[in-house]
Amino acid sequence: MAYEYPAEKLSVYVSDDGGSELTMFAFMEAAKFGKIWLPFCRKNEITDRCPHAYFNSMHSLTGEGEALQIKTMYESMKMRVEDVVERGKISDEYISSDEQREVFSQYWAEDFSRQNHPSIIQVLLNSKNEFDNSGEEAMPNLIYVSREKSKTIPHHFKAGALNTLLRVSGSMTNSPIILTLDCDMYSNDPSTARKMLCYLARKPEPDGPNYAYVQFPQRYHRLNKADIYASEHKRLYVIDPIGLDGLDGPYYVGSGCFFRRRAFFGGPSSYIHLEIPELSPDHVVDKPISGKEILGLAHHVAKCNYERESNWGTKLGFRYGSLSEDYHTGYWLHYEGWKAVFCHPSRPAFLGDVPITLNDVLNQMKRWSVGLLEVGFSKFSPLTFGIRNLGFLMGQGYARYSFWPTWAVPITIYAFLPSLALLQGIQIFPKVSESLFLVYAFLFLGSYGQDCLDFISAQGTLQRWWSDQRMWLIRGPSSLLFGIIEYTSKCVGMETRGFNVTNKVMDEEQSKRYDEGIFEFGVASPMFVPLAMAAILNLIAFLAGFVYLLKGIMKLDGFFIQIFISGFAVLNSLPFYEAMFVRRDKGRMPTKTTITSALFVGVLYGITSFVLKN
Ligand SMILES: O=c1ccn([C@@H]2O[C@H](COP(=O)(O)OP(=O)(O)O[C@H]3O[C@H](CO)[C@@H](O)[C@H](O)[C@H]3O)[C@@H](O)[C@H]2O)c(=O)[nH]1
Ligand SMILES: [Mn+2]
Repeated sequence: MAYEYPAEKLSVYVSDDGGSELTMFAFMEAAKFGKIWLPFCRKNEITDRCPHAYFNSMHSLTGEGEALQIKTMYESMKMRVEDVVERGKISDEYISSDEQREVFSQYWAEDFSRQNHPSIIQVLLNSKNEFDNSGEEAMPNLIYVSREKSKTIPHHFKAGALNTLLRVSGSMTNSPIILTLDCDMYSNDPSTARKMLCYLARKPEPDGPNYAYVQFPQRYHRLNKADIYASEHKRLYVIDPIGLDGLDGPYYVGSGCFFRRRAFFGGPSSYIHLEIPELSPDHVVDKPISGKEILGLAHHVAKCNYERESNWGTKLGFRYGSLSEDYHTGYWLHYEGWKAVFCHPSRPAFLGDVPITLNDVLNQMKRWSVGLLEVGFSKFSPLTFGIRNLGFLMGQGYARYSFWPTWAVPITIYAFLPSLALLQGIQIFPKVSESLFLVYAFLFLGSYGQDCLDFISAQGTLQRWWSDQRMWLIRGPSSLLFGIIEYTSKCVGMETRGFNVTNKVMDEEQSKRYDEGIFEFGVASPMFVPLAMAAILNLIAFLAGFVYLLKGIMKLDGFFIQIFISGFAVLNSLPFYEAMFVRRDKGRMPTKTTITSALFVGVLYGITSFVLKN
């Protein structure tokens, strides 16, 4: 809302798939506070326009008196919202008018549930008749939307929510440019909208490129120093998009992306006509947004059976069929002939939160894996259909990610096979004295060297690079492997969980440990088992290898690579040993998981011995 942009041309739509009156209450409060905050930002040319960020940073508050006064208002608003959330209901004292009371009782009736409720569309600020406290500038439109839900009709998770927003915003304001922003991100630079216009305001072909979207990288605040879970995703969000920018443009990564509305309705030269002409991208809305007619249409298009037997999700809007709806949608837009562009200003345009426990991180990555495989193994696989239609390089660019989960196979093999063989005294790699050894050494040093160089030259630190390569190894036998399993069970018709929303609740103790750079296990996640197994097995193999060498049972010449791999695994598993054997805090590895893993290692060893003997 606080963008440096004509306010009467801005409309903010909040999509609440949780359908919570607490969320609506919070936005009502935000709307009130906005009337004070927006003119304050404008007058003082503030760049940190997220009040939370502004008041938390060390700014010497400009215009002291006023800033302090606003800070107090902000704090009291925050307190009201937190209090309401804590109690789980809006107490009477916080309701400021009968009108407000009516809104709540109108929508949240007795039989209201998250999975089953009518659509809610509430104009919280109307640009036409609401001004900020200075009385000079209009406020942007602020509209709360919670689409209709029914237990029997599939809602397509985030993609479904976005398509509802596309239609609702289309029927109410229909602006030609749309920003999608996740609920865990905020705008960090008021000039972003104008930067984006440098691209989207250009004339389309033949005068300029047909840009469907401008993608800003996802960047995060509050990462710990070493970024232990490699949540920065430097390769995905920064390094690769720069490369793709030299071709047809970056992937869409779900948040911080400005779209041309027109791009959701067919390719640049193949416009798809809509069932309701009012929704078409060139329609100009000239009726009041709080009027019966407009609201009626908005409610109509937010219905859960509205999309039945329509092109929504296949040819129109955000695409269904993949849990990575972002990647999937970008892929289709590129296929239709649209281009995209990457914009990476040094001041982050948006900042987001990262998951702070290993389980959350691995679950998020597992969902991505399932989503990517859904595209990779579809009829429209980037490897075949993609390369044919997008060209060799763009097709490869997309294939690289859709098949990314298959890294699970080599990584898992490397996690177990060399150490199991070592324990059995079986040599599986060339000797150091053989010339083939040089190939192995070259490949290892070469790929690790290049990876490190890429990372550092994208303003990374050595410490974060180490975390990044460690997470790459950790993901293999956990997220990616479980992702493959979940995808396979989905293919054979087994029920899966769908879009498991990333945890947004911050536990104080967990936050503290995260800030100190300590891994958070805590829960008995099945994904920890293969990881703990690999950690235990490699430690045993590494120690056994040394003993064998000292006793002369083995020669270093033949077993160097295997001992090296075990040692490398041990080095990468240090946080696991600590969590299993040393730590006593709540974030340690649950004893149950440690014991299970140790037992499995025993079984694995037993099986290999048995197979080899026979
Ligand atoms: O049924 C749903 C599920 C999710 N969301 C929204 O989707 C967004 C992303 O969800 P989150 O749980 O934060 O997922 P992340 O794993 O953090 O999201 C990453 O991965 C997603 C694809 O899996 C992308 O869409 C996101 O932009 C990207 O940040 C949030 O704003 C949610 O409110 C819905 O509206 N409805
Ligand atoms: Mn998120």
